[in-house]
Amino acid sequence: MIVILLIVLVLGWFSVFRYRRRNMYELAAAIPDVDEHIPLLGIAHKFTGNTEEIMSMLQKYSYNSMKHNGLAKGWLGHVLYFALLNPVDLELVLKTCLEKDDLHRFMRVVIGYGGIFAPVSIWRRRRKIMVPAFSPKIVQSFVGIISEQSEKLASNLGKCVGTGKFSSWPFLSAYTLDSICETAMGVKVNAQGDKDSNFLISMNRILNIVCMRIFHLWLQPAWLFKLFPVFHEHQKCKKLLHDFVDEAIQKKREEIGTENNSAIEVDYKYDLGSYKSKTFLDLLITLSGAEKGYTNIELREEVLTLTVAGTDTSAVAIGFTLELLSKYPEIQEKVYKELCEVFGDSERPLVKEDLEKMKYLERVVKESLRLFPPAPFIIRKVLEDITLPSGNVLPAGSGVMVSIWGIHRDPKYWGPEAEHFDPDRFLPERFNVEHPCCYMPFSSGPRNCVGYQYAMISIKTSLSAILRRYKVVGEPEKGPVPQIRVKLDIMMKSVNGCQVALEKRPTK
Ligand code: HEM
Repeated sequence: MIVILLIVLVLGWFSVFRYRRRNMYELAAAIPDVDEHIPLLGIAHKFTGNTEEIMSMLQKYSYNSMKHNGLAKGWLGHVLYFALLNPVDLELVLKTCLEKDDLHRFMRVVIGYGGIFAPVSIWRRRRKIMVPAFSPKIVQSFVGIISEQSEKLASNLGKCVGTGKFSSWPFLSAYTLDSICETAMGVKVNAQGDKDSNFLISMNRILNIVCMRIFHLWLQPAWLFKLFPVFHEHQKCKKLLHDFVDEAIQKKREEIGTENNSAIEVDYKYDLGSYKSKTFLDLLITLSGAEKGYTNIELREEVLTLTVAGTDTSAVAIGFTLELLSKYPEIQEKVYKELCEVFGDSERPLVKEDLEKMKYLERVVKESLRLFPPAPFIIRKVLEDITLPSGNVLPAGSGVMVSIWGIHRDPKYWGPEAEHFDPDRFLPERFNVEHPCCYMPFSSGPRNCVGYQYAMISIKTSLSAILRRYKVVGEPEKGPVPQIRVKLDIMMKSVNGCQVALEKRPTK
C-alpha cells in the first residue's frame, strides 16, 4: 500500500513538474538534438569520462550544432542546454543573457563574487571599477615587469636545452602566475624560482577540484562533498590562497596609509616598497572610492579573480603556440626572422615599442587562439524567453553554451580550410569574416574579457623571449591541420602538457 502511494506521489509530482515547464518543452521540441537522448538522463551519461573525453564530446556537439545552422539542444537530466555557434544569434545572447550559469557556483565557493563569476547585480558595479584599471596606458605600464618575468622564464627553460622532449606547462604557469601576482598585488610570489611554491600548488589543485565538482554529480551537493577527503584538501588550498591575498591587501592598506603620511617603508618579504608603477590592487582601492570603497573581502575577491582569470588562460595560449610552432618549423623560422629584425644583435629585454613591430608573431598568436581558444565555451543562463535573429526561441530556465571552439572552426565563416593553421589569414588584406563574433577568443559583449590587452602583451613578450633564444622542436605535422590532444580542465589544455624540445639558437 505504502509503495503504491509513493509511486502515485512521485508520478503526481513529476506531472506537475512537467506541466509547469510545458513552455520549455514545447520550445525545445522545435530545435534539433545534439545527440541521441535517453529517458530522464538525456545526454548526461555521455559526460562520465575523463577531461579529454568530456572535451571531445563537447567538440562533437559543436560540430553537430554546425550542421543545424549553429543551434542544437541537449538535456542534462532535467536541465536544458543549447550549443550555440551562429554569430548573429550569439551576439544577442552575449548582450542580453548576462547571468552566468549555475555551474559557476563551485568557483564562487572559492573566490566569492569577483567579476568573472559574480551574479549580475554585483558584477555591474565591479565591472565599472575594473574597466578603467585595464586602460591601455595602465596595462602598458606593466610591460617592464612582464618583460623581466619573461627573461626569467627563458633562462629557466635554458636548463631543458638538449634534454629531449619535456612538458613546458609548469614553466609557463609559473611565469604567468608570477607576472599576475606582481602586477595585481605588487607581490613577488617567485613561483618561477621555487617549483614547490605553495601558492601555485594550491591554485592548481583547487581548480582541479572545482573541475571535478562540475562534472561529478556526487561532489556537487555541499553536504555530500564534505564527506569526501578531497573536501579537506579543498578547504586547505582555499585558506592558503585567501590568507596570502589578505596579507597582501593588509600590507597595501598600510603602505597607502604610510605613503599618505609621506614616509615610505620597504617590506622586504613582499617587496612592495621597490615597486614603481601602481598595481591593480592600488587602482582598485582608489577607483572604488579609497576608504569608502571596496572592503577587504571585496578586494580579495577581485584580486583572486584576476589571478584565476589571468594565469592559466595566458599560459595555455603560450603553450599551444609553442606546440604549434614546433609542428610547423617554416612558420617558426618566419617568427624568428622577424625577431632578428626587431632586436638585431642585441640581447636586451623587450620594451613596449617592440611589441607593435612583431606583426607576424601577432598573427601567429591570433591563429593559435582561433584554433585553440583557452576558454572554448561560455555558459550563460536564459532568464526570460529570448527570440533569436534566426527565429528560434530559447526558453527561460535553459542554459546556453556558446561554443567559441565551434565558431572558430566553422567552414561557413572560415572557408573550406577552416581547420588549417594559417597565420596569414589575419593579414589585413585577407581578413574578411562576415561578422565580428566569428572570432572571439576573449568573448564579446558587456561581459567580455577585460584583460585581453594584458594577455596579448604577456603572450607576445614571453614568446619573443623564448623564440629569440631557442628553436622549439617537435614532430613536424604531416598536414595543414594541427593534431593536438586537448582536455577540458576549466580551461582547454594540451593533454601532454605542451611538450616540446629546445635547441639553442646561435648567440649573436
Ligand atoms: C589568452 C588569455 C585570455 C583569454 C583567452 C581570456 C578569455 C576570457 C573569456 C572567454 C572571458 C569570459 C567572458 C564571458 O563570459 O563572456 C573572460 C573574462 C574575464 N577575463 Fe579573460 N582571458 C584571458 C586573459 C585574461 C587576463 C590576463 C586577465 C587579467 C589580467 C583576464 C581577466 C578577465 C576578467 C576580469 C574577466 C571577467 C569579465 C567580466 O565578467 O566582466 N583575462 N576572459
